[in-house]
Amino acid sequence: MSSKFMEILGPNALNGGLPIKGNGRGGLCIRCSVSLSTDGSVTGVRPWKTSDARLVLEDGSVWRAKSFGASGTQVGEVVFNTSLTGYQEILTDPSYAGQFVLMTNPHIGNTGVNPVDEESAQCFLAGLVIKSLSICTSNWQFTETLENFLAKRNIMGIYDVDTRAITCRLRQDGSLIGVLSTEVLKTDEELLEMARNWDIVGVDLISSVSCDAPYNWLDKTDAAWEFKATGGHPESFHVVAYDFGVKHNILRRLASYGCKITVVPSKWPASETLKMNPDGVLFSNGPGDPSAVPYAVETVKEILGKVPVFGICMGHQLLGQALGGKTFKMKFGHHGGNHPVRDLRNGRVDISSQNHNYAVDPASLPEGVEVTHINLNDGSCAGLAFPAQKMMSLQYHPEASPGPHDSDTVFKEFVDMMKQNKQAS
Ligand SMILES: NC(=O)CC[C@H](N)C(=O)O
Repeated sequence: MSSKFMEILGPNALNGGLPIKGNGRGGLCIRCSVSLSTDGSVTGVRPWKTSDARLVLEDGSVWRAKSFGASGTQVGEVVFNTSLTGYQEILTDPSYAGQFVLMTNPHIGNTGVNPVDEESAQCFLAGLVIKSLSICTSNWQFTETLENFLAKRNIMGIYDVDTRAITCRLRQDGSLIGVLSTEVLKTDEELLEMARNWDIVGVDLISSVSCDAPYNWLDKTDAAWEFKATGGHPESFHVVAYDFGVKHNILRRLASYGCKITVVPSKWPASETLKMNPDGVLFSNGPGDPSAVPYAVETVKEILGKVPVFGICMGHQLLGQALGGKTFKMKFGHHGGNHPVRDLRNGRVDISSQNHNYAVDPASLPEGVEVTHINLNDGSCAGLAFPAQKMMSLQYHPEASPGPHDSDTVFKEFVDMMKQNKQAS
């Protein structure tokens, strides 16, 4: 970006003519490393980047792109996410372990990253695939550019690739394994072989994203962001939360609804959980194939029926299996912040946040288990209840982050279930 250009368009040219807002740090043109001080002066320039990365899919297609973040070679399953916002929450959602997330929204990076939108302390995904990496980062709470964030966390990203064409292919053929590489010495054939020799099915991914030891979770949703009066909580319920890759906002929402939470690792014995005498148990979201973690299904089986339980996403799938049902891999899954689901008990439709590739087959479930929610895009099972076993579960993300808050009331349903159970015992 020449200073002449800056003169013609003025100091805010890189920000679409808008003032560069916020924290007095000025702005950053992350693609060409032009940085703007608060008075708009240019402090550094480098040439526009040319393609230096390849994404090779298992179907043999090769997609040339420009890299950002980390460099190297990485294999993973490519999934597309239709959320318009919330890329930082998506990048830090442990359920994306082993996957490349392709954002269908073409413009990513404009708000940078900040310390408060993290859904976990690490990034576990294989990489990020986007169309356009925002030229400017400008947000009132940003502390870092997306590019620096990914580089520091050793996560590869690519931009200037035809994300629409890749999405069409995934919709047609289903999720595909891909290899992303910036290494020029690796041939397309080598990368293709790598993609074809790798699989995500049958792999236990939850044990590598879970915590190592139990801990207490105290944080509630920050008052400035509390969108729902969760009511006073004269009573407080103790919830043991199994961390299969838990998103922090699940824990924040439970804390906001007055729960005291003990987070435990994925392999924490059911007997130890029951010794804690909890009012309820949460089985969290988590990455990968629910059929690859029989030990977790056993844990769920041992707890089911003894205390009220709530499963979210992976937790829902494990409950489905613990009840004797089957899970299956969907063609390309659901990933986005705009999926309509219907609560079959009252007809209410919520717009929901979703991230899953597997689903429970309702036909495989025993009598007494009620399908409470369906995904209106494809009719798949989106929620279950089995009152006799004090169980409820959702295939999607009521905690949002990112996504709509429509389904937040289910946290209250869980609290009410714990309350009723306590009163009855
Ligand atoms: N968000 C999640 O818990 C994902 C569940 C599961 N790993 C799937 O892909 O279906």
